[in-house]
Amino acid sequence: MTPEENVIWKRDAGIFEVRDLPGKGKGMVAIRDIKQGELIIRETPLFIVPPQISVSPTTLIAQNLLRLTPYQRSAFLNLSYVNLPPHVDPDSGLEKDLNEVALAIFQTNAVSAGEGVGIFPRMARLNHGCSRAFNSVYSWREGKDGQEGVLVVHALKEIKKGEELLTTYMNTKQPRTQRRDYLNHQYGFQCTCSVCSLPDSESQASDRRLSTMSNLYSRFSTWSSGSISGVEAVETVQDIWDLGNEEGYWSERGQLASDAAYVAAAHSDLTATQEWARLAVEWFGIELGSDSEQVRRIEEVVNQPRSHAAWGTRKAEKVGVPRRLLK
Ligand SMILES: C[S@@+](CC[C@H](N)C(=O)[O-])C[C@H]1O[C@@H](n2cnc3c(N)ncnc32)[C@H](O)[C@@H]1O
Repeated sequence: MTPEENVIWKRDAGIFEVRDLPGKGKGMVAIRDIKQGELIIRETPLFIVPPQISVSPTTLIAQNLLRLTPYQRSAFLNLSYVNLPPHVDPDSGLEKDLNEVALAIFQTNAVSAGEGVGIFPRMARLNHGCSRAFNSVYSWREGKDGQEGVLVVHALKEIKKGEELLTTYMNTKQPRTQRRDYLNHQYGFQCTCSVCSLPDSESQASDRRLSTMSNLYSRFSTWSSGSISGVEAVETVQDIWDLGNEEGYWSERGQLASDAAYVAAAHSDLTATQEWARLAVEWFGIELGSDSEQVRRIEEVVNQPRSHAAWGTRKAEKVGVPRRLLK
């Protein structure tokens, strides 16, 4: 372990532990209460695979492994995998089989990192939860001035000591059967998270909320072509927000509030632009970190709403502030 890896390991060791969890392989468990918005992991990639590659995926992963230190290589090879082709024997010791195992590890654990997909062996121990069950969110920060990019994981919700840290592997605003099919096919497990385990009637109610949220997102997107007014667009955002409260689905709220601020700015509604931007600062801060680029940019809108790139690009309209301010 390098000195930097040692420092990181010690920091994590105060927040969570990687444990064997029944039916899930390993997973991450909080060893103290974690506050909403707290940074849980900050991790540079072992390697990133770009979107376009010129050799086979197996060769590319094998080449990347050769560049790692022995500690990093064993961190990679310790990760779990699913969907190994049936003709491959992981214990044969043959290079061709080991390369196939390495590819399966990559496919089971890689997450998006800018334009590519990368391997982050500490965050790779995060298991999946749907809708209200996931409490941790990862995001990629591009490196600046020649610095390497970094993946950060923040607590979306307060996490109590002893609770499992869960992220989400997919867009979970889909019905239970579709979520289960995808997770089974892609990640080889039957999801039994707290949402997937709901009794049928409650599960159906949750599915209805999630698909309504999805439909509302589609409706909101029609504002850009002028199909709905600014007021209707912002009301749609508010409806998504309220359904999210009912469902316990809090992810993507920074972007949602920032999109409402965009609509408000386009219609020259100063107060609404500022208030939606304030809400975006709050939720980008929770999900992506108060030191994120997204927070920095939307803070500028709070301070100078008229400087928004969309300012005044549509006919003036009072679109409405977040409903929480009206109570
Ligand atoms: C990125 S890894 C997560 C860490 C993994 N559990 C381990 O032992 O290293 C993804 C794999 O974890 C398992 N997994 C993730 N979420 C799960 C869940 N909610 N229930 C059961 N297994 C899960 C599946 O085998 C999946 O292919």
